[in-house]
Amino acid sequence: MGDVRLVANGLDVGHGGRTVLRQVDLALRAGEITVLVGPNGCGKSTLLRTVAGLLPPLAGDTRIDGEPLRSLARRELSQRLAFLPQTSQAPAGVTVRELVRHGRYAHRGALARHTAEDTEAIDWALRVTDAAPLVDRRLDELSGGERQRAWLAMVLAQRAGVLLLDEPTTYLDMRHQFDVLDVVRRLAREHGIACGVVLHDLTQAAAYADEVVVVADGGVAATGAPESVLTSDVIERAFGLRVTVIRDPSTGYLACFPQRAGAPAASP
Ligand SMILES: Nc1ncnc2c1ncn2[C@@H]1O[C@H](COP(=O)(O)OP(=O)(O)OP(=O)(O)O)[C@@H](O)[C@H]1O
Repeated sequence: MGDVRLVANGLDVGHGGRTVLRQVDLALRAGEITVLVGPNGCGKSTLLRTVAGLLPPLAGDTRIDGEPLRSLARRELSQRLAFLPQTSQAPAGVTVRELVRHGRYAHRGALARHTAEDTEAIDWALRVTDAAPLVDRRLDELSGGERQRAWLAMVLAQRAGVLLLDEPTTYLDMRHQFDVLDVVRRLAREHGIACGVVLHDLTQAAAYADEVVVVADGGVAATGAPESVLTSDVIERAFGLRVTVIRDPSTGYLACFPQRAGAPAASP
């Protein structure tokens, strides 16, 4: 197991005093991918935004590399933690190059001259996200999937040790969904980044997660390796849907199929 980079203890999260999740414990480790799953509206984004320092916790605390999140200035936090929200807004007319350069502001400030290190980080982020051909395009004239890759390149250019991604596969076609998840896996395995990712697809969660956190009913319903957490009982309790979980014989990964009239039967 990698070193714990981000840890949350006894965290209560919510909005305007309304508690959404209680007593959440979460640990993101260097070199590992933690996938958060759970039904719509259960609080996954609220939790991610809280551990990213964008929402104040209602109770409990989060530490990054042992330091309380609340003690870190915004710029210091950005050097350690990069967060890609579910939806992001950029100023009208901004190009992909300008957007990705923005990821370096955490290190240099908006007015400082770019260094060779900045250029290297930007080129790398564009390359791994397959966004290099888009650099001169305006963000507002890209397809949803192209735009998503540009945003991902921006947060990667931050070169932070903790990466939080809220549904990064939204808008992407199947190939680009897996490309993004492969990038996340490489970031974890080759660069030691601690990744926390919200996904809706349980089969993708099973394939990419070192640890799965099931969020449901106002708290964490289960945490652990995909095989121990993604069981039909846990999934039925969390999502209210009976599924058959099988192991794909060709890949060895778990796959979930709904048991519902009209749903195709899972072949063992
Ligand atoms: N800005 C906000 N102000 C008040 N309540 C909010 C706000 N954002 C979310 N909520 C509420 O908090 C709860 C959790 O929402 P959240 O977006 O964290 O869920 P989620 O698990 O990420 O959902 P989804 O899978 O649909 O994206 C919901 O009841 C939602 O209506």
